[in-house]
Amino acid sequence: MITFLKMHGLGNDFVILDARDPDSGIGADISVRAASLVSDRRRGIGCDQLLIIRPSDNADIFMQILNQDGSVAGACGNGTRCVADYVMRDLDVDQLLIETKSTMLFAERSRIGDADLIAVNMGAARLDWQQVPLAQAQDTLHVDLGADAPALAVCQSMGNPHAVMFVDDVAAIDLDAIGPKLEHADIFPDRANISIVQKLDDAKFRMRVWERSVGITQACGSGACAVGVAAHRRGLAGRLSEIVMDGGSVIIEWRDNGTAGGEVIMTGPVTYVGHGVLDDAISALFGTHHAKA
Ligand SMILES: N[C@H](CCC[C@H](N)C(=O)O)C(=O)O
Repeated sequence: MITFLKMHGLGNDFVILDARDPDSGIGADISVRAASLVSDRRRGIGCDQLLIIRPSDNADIFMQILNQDGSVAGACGNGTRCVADYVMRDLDVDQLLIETKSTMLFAERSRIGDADLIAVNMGAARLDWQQVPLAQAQDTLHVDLGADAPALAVCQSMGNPHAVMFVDDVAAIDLDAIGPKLEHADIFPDRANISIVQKLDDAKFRMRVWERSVGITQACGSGACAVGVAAHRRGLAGRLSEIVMDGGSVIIEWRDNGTAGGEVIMTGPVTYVGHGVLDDAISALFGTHHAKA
């Protein structure tokens, strides 16, 4: 029987499976079928992403990120905060090194006012067209996504691809309509997460997001990182911004550490919802399941 934990970061929600114990019943490879079933909001537990915690030789843990459709993602900011809080409590530590398929992340406890938060160093912003990736060489600061785009996009990767468009009024944009078209634009060989952003003041932005493989989510941590980076790249903000999403705000700091991509620190809350046990039939989809004796 596989146990699961349900958490969210500003309404971006996750099913978390802990595969650190060799007897967890969770195999090395997670099938699209297993991930999409657990993520299904009617036939499964329901989540935007499925996060698997595994042992790592290079960090405290390895975190595997699977979107609702079973596709693998290279970054998940809100999910990283949730997994970090869970594992730090488990290990009784206040800092954690997390390896993902694209990056090494550093998480630690933080506070703003009386709010207990998690700060994650999400690593460098990758600014070059091949890093996003884009299909051909071009300036990633002004990318034309075609007639469906409300503005030229700022494209960068946080370990996953992000396109950010600055508009006068996010409420006036039909993200449900343009999101899937832009996610699948030919310029994105790996598709992309799509954010529309309205500047509220010199250090505050309102963002809405169409997530790759998921659709509109209430928040996207790596997307908020991309927005903080894009705002500074376009000269719209300094290096510290509050990003206000449908589900709430995170603080993004794009630190200059002497490298082109710097390092992006995302600080925000986590919420525990509950935990439970997957039915045997679903558990069996996760590989090395020990049949009942
Ligand atoms: N849909 C994203 C992964 C999850 C990102 C989001 N949940 C976050 O908090 O960063 C992608 O395919 O790149």
